[in-house]
Amino acid sequence: MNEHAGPSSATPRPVTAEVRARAESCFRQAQADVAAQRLEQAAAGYREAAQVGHPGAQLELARMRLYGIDAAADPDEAVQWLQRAQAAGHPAAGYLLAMVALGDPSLSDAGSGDTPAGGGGGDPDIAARVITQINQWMLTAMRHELAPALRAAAILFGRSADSDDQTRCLQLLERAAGRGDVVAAQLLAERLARGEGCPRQPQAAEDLWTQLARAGVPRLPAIEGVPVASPPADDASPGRATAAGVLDFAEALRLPASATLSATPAVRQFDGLLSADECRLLAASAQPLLHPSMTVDPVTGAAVANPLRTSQDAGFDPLHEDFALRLVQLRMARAAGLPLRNAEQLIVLRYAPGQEYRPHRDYLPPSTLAADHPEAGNRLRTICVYLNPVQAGGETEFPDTALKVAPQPGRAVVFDNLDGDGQPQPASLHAGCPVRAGEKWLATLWIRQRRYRTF
Ligand SMILES: O=C(O)CCC(=O)C(=O)O
Ligand SMILES: [Fe+2]
Repeated sequence: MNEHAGPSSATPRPVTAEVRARAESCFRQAQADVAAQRLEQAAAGYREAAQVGHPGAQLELARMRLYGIDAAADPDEAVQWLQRAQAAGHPAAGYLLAMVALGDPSLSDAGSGDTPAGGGGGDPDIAARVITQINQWMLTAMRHELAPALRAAAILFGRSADSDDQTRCLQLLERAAGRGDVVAAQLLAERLARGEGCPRQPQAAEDLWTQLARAGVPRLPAIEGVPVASPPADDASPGRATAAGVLDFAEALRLPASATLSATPAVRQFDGLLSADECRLLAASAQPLLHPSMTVDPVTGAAVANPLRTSQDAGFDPLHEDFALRLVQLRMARAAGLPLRNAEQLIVLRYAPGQEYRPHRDYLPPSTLAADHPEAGNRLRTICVYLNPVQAGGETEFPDTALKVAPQPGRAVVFDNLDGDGQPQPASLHAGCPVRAGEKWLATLWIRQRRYRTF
């Protein structure tokens, strides 16, 4: 917990012009302090301005408290500041509240008294009231042309088979790209090149790629052949059929049917868990963060190169997350039947030809566990989603059951690393087979037994 007081609920004193001017100058000084990495000073400046009702300062202070930039994170305090900034009309505050509520509604008023999203293995239903609130926050953010909100909505409309929703997806990607959103521009170029939701426009796609290349943005892997998500036939959830044109985030949390591939180890497969846009979103967001994979030395705790795992990888710390990424992760956590707050940070792996992840188990040895949130328990379950079609090789193999899962974009494989008593399950041994041709992109969530994330 933070030793500073959060926003006071007492009736605020009237703000004079002098107080307002002082708040503005504190806010500007705090911005300069952030730029100069004087983070504690910045937080103090934002706090002073926030306390007299400066919405920009309230938002910045909330972000610092959310991500623990100046001191340990305190999401409860962050949410209180976001609520004040939102009441004062800051368009980004609702967006951030929506993002927090999506992973853990218990942190915001929207979720008080409700089952948290993804809560427990048994009842992972996010309350309708939370969804309604999230929808309202996001619609407000979109009306203010907030690019991450536009992009998230575009990806959501893109999941619908309705042709008007497909058009909405493209229009929203264009709007986000027009606001300088690089990932939206990448997604748009891929759709234009393939004529997804629009006639094929190879020249427009090429122009966009040229502009992106000038800005140092590399091309995405070719991601295609993902079926448009359709609900399982036996889905009897009320309100299932969302009308075209209605932005319904609940819709984005529905799971396709799954198939059990093995009982011991428990392995399940979902086809079409992620859409092509979502696979591209993960690859595009990971691309600038990729570095050679390391493994943790169980003796020294140091990150070391290891022939066990020769891929590149990118981890998304909370600062790198946005609404669309969290929505994807929430669906992944639901497919695994566990709350998102139990998940370690999302990892995206990229294997070049010849690269592999040799046979291993995902549960952590006691020494590694002791150094990384031991209170969260061990890695109960893993979910991996293939993001692109691999030309040859790259299957996920479970040698103990002679099972091989072939990569296919949007396909997820979920498996247990611990047995029913929470003990390491040696039969969970698995490997990422060497890629023989093309590349393999994969997103992984390692999900612990108990809460791992602060929000
Ligand atoms: O690349 C694969 O198929 C397996 C990846 C994996 O084992 C992991 O991410 O833990
Ligand atoms: Fe693994």
